[in-house]
Amino acid sequence: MGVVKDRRRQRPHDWTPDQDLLDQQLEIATDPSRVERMRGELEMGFRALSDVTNGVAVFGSARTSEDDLEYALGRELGRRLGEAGWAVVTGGGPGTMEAANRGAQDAGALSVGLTIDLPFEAGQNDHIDLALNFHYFFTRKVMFVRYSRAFVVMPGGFGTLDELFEALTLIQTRKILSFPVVLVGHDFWDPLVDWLRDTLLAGDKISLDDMERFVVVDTAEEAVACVEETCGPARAGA
Ligand SMILES: C/C(=C\CNc1ncnc2c1ncn2[C@@H]1O[C@H](COP(=O)(O)O)[C@@H](O)[C@H]1O)CO
Repeated sequence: MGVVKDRRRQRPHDWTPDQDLLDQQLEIATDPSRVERMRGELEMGFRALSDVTNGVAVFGSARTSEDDLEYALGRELGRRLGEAGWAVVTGGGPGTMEAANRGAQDAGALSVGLTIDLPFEAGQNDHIDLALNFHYFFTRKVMFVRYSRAFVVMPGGFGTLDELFEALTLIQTRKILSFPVVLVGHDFWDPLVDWLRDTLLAGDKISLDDMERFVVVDTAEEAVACVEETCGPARAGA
């Protein structure tokens, strides 16, 4: 049976290249070239980041404005991590990512941004020393986990929650070990923690151990202390 390939009729006005990959109705002949692209991104990331041995990833909202208290906290966090010898790794975008990168540069520490191609103009922030751009979210996620020794998670939306729950799943399934996940901001995170306990734990969807796979703090100082409690002090040579 033939497959309809008339893309003029099948592509909606907001079509994106990745839509083809997910749409089984469309031809799959271009998939091998995608594999090459995926491989290329992984190789590029492994090469460029191989000497980042003491990264800490900071996640948080792309929408935080510069005059927000959360921006100041993100910047302080980046600075304190940098002063303690950690390289700061973010998604390289605006908001809390920018704040953390900026704080790292304030401290003279290595500031890494793993940016992502998006269907709309998102913008790399101006406070990055080492910038890598990815087409695929999943190749970029490999880099966050491979080249960070801890995740510090500030308030955010879907993107931030995705990054948080990916880490928790990898820890739960023992794909990664001894990996601190620090949530910053009781006001923001406590309702989620309550839901995890009252709904997921109570409904036997997670175990009590899973509730101990993250900690919640309020300050940048506490966040750095939590990272170092598990990881020890940063190794030299960020
Ligand atoms: C939405 C806007 C810009 C998007 N630009 C991004 N650049 C880089 N990384 C991003 C971007 N958006 C999301 N991310 C990743 O997800 C997290 C933030 O997502 P959230 O939904 O805002 O919580 C962040 O940690 C990034 O890794 C302009 O407003």
